[in-house]
Amino acid sequence: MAVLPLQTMGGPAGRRLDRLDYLVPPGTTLAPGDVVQVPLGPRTITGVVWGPGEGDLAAGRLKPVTARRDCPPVPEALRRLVDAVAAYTVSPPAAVLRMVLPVDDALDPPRPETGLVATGAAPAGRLTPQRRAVLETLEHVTAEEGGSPPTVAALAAAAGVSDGVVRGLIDGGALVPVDRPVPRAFDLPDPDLPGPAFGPDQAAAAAALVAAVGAGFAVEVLDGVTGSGKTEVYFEAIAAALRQGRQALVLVPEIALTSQWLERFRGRFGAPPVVWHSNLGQAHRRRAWRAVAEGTAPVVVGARSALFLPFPALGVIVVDEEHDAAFKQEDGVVYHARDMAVMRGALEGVPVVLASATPALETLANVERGRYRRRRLAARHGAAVLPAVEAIDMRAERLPATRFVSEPLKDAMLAAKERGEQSMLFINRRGYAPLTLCRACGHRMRCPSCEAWLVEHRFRAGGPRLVCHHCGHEEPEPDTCPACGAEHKFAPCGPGVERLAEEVGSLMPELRVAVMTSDTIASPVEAADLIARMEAGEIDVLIGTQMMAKGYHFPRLTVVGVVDADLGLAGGDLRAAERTYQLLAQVAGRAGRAEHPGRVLLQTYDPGHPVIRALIAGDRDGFLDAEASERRAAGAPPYGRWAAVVVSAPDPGDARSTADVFARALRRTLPPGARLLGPAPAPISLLRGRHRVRLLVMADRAADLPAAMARARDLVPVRGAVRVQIDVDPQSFL
Ligand SMILES: Nc1ncnc2c1ncn2[C@@H]1O[C@H](COP(=O)(O)OP(=O)(O)OP(=O)(O)O)[C@@H](O)[C@H]1O
Ligand SMILES: [Zn+2]
Repeated sequence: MAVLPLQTMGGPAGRRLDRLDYLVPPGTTLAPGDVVQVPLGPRTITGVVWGPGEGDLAAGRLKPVTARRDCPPVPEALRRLVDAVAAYTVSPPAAVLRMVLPVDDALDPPRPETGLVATGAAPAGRLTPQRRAVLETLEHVTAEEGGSPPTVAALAAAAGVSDGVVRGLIDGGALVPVDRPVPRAFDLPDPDLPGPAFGPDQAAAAAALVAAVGAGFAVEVLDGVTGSGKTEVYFEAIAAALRQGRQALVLVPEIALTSQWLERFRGRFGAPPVVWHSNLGQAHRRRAWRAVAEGTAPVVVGARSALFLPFPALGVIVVDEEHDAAFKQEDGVVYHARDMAVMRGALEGVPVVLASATPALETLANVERGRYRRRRLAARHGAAVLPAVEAIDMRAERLPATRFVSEPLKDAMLAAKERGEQSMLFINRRGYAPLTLCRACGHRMRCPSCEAWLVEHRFRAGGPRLVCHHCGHEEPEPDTCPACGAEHKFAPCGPGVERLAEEVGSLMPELRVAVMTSDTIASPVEAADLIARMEAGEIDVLIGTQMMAKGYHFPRLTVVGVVDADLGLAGGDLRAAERTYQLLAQVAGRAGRAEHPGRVLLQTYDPGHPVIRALIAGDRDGFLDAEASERRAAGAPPYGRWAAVVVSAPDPGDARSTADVFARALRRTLPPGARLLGPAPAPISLLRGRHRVRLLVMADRAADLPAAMARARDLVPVRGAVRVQIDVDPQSFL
């Protein structure tokens, strides 16, 4: 039998061996999809039976499979997806298979676990703050687990300490392990609970989606304005799948932030879905993976990695906010979860629903080509109307360089407060200021391992820090300039969320402010807490980055201020205009979603820009038509096909020379008519201590770029610390 192991092997002449042949031990039967342990060199590793032997090795030299793991087989459609994704992204199939089998523990049946209870005795040794935190958390965690004593790992995670601290308390006699019942099954969502009463558009779209479930592969684009009730509509497709005894998968861009979504799901189906993303505890992931494989997890909502879960009976895939760039995985296997979801839908023979108020140009081009069907929701649900969008011409506002909120925006926020309503200020910049400059000599603080400036974060617990937004490097802010020695001369330039919060606090002290960014929200629990305070009206102004832009529904939020509407438009990125339009339309879409009408104020220095004009006129389709014809004329995606190569190495010369060799190889393998740009230093030419060189291939839409890339890669020896990353359909050009 041929087995695809989780690790790739170097074969003869530097060739990569993906699958290896093994003997089936006598008395055993193995079928494709079975998860097995196989010997590989001195080790035993996990793999999946892929099919009949391929005859790479003489029969006499074959080794037998060591063991079969006791878990459901990887379904055929998913095995084909592994091969298809590997081919499309030019990645080793083993790397894709690792995303299918990410939790080794889940490949064996659950073992009875031990949980911890308190003995009541004081621990031997000192009661450190960490130990005290564990003991104080125990009762709470036990209650959260339905009275079941928590495991070491769960308790340690909840108390924010290492497992060792908990073990120390066991050794010290304060905690004692007891048997814990095998985790119970996930609750079953009930499709037959009453759904909401639909208006005519919603009803028509829901009927179309319901009809599609069970009728084979199709892509349904659910294109509805913000607040039109797309979620409720695709819930009906999920209900249809459940009624057919099938599973449903919902992919969302930012899983940590879906407390409202989960509530609505529970409201519709009476039970929560199974949540899947990479930051969940190991115990949850093990249980969830196994339940999906055994078919006892009917609905999964997850981040892009959920796409590779082993559903045996998938009925529908939904990609919510399908335009979102977060669906693109940029390292390891570089793939776009929306596109690969469509691939999986085709292989499974099930419909894929792509939902968005601002669908990607790629998606709309597929609608135009007749490959995807579109269902439109033109109006907001119920009596709600779309907000009025206005520009504030910042050239006329003449604000001092240290102020960022204009008078009209301030007045609108105060008026909202008067009416008992809320506002939101959006700026897509974390930290205090994007730039910190020495006023004596102009020196800027840069990251030691990236080609990037450091960003001041002023309100950190331990005092102000300078942070690199690329690699996470942090250092305290110096008192003296390292270049000229001047003391206390560093000055912030421009606004970040923290600085805005400070300004709002001093301009409008009567407003209660909260900040929502990835720095202030460390966990889903904190996000849910902030959302709950917003819903309860305990916050007047929510200030944040794109993290707060999508999906939220706050009935009392009526004013949205975009502090710097021009921010995303600079730079020549292929999608700069499209992205900015999408982001600002999503932010704007948070205003006036219930009975009170909303107002959106865009602060801009370029009110005539097509993106700003389209937002004001609410003319999405006009904007997209213009954008599409530009792209068509330039042969750019979605009308052409692009692929990028990033070569990186600690030594700039190594990166450059491998990139040169790769470019020569590509000239041999690319289809006629394809253009090759580069090698050239990447815009971020140094990242995490690695020098980066880029190549970009531009070809016809029909060109098979993955195949050309794969052939080129096979021609290029990659030595030492050099890394070559191939990116088909690149989203990022940095
Ligand atoms: N038919 C309905 N009856 C009652 N409430 C509804 C109905 N449809 C939608 N809603 C409610 O209207 C609000 C907006 O719906 P929803 O969030 O699904 O819109 P959306 O189209 O996903 O918006 P966005 O793109 O901005 O996220 C939600 O609170 C939802 O529960
Ligand atoms: Zn850095």
